[in-house]
Amino acid sequence: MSDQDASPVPSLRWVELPEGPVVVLLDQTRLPREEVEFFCTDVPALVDAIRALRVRGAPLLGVAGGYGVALAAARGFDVEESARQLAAARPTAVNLAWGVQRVLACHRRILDAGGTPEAAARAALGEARAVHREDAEAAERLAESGADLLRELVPGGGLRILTHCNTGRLVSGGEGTALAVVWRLHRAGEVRTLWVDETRPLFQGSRLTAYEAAREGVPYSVLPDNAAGSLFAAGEVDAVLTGADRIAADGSVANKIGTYPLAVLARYHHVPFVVVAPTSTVDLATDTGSLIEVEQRSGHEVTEPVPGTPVAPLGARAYNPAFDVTPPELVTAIVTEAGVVSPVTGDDLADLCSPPGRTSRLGNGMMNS
Ligand SMILES: CSC[C@H]1O[C@H](OP(=O)(O)O)[C@H](O)[C@@H]1O
Repeated sequence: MSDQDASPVPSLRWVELPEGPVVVLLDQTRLPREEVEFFCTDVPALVDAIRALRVRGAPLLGVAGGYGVALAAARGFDVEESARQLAAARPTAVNLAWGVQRVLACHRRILDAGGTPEAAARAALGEARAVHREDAEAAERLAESGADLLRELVPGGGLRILTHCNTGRLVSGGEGTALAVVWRLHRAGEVRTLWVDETRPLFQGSRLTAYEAAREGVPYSVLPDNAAGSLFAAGEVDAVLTGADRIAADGSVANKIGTYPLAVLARYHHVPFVVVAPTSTVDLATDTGSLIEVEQRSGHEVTEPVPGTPVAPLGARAYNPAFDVTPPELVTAIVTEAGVVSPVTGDDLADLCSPPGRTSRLGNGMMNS
């Protein structure tokens, strides 16, 4: 890692170069060893980067998808076909298709109204920037609501929080989702330890969350995923905080593989299991968790997680779903920028899609949106 005191490299930015605009990504596959940016001058490069997890994490995928459409428009590529390819690059995180569709709809509106391709491209870029900005704003509200919720669920400070995968600045236009809550609590002196699941097979916990925690000065320890049970048994976990890739209408939560066992452990040990995600991750069109498409990835990620260093015999087959689905009855609360709901008590996520200003239905109405 380079200088930890320097400002973090933005996870994604739009840059106007003399030869045309580019989408610039902080290449997450190179972290934590080096902070290297990856330049996408066309949509196929961005699609490949999304598939390879150079850019990843549900909210940032929405932002990337939006800028991808803007890139296609600005560079004169086939916008409709580019949008189709971008939306299909990864299937589980609903934000990707959401961001693509939002910017595509804006582009179509201008053309349908008789606007020039140049005007449509400008509008698409404006909409992509709005997606980016709104994600940063949502992250602020997630941090605030999530921190308040944790204080209510686990009073007394000195929190020992277990998290899985990576949900910080790297996945957000702002400070993140679940980790944004941790950063907020840490600045208030309320975090004793952040337990960081290494998150196999690609180590997004030990590579990325630990990298971010070090930057933030949060006391953290990395643990093998299969050590979580003994940590709970030792009474060392006060709360589990994770992000989400898609939340079905019934409150089922698709998140990085290994999340569901944590929710089971949390229930057994009477520890709150809290999911933090923007409303762009809520998919009311998917009724239940069983309908969520779970991305299956190459077995090589399991048998050779570090290229060149096999950890299984040559030719070994592998089971490698990228996500699992936690049923609503195990989810203590879902924190969004629009409010907090408690699936475990049967709260209705559709309430979050009503106009702003509502009061959440968690507990005794203790969380206001
Ligand atoms: C706040 S979303 C982060 C989310 O992204 C992960 O998936 P992936 O790394 O495969 O894009 C994971 O499920 C995290 O919770």
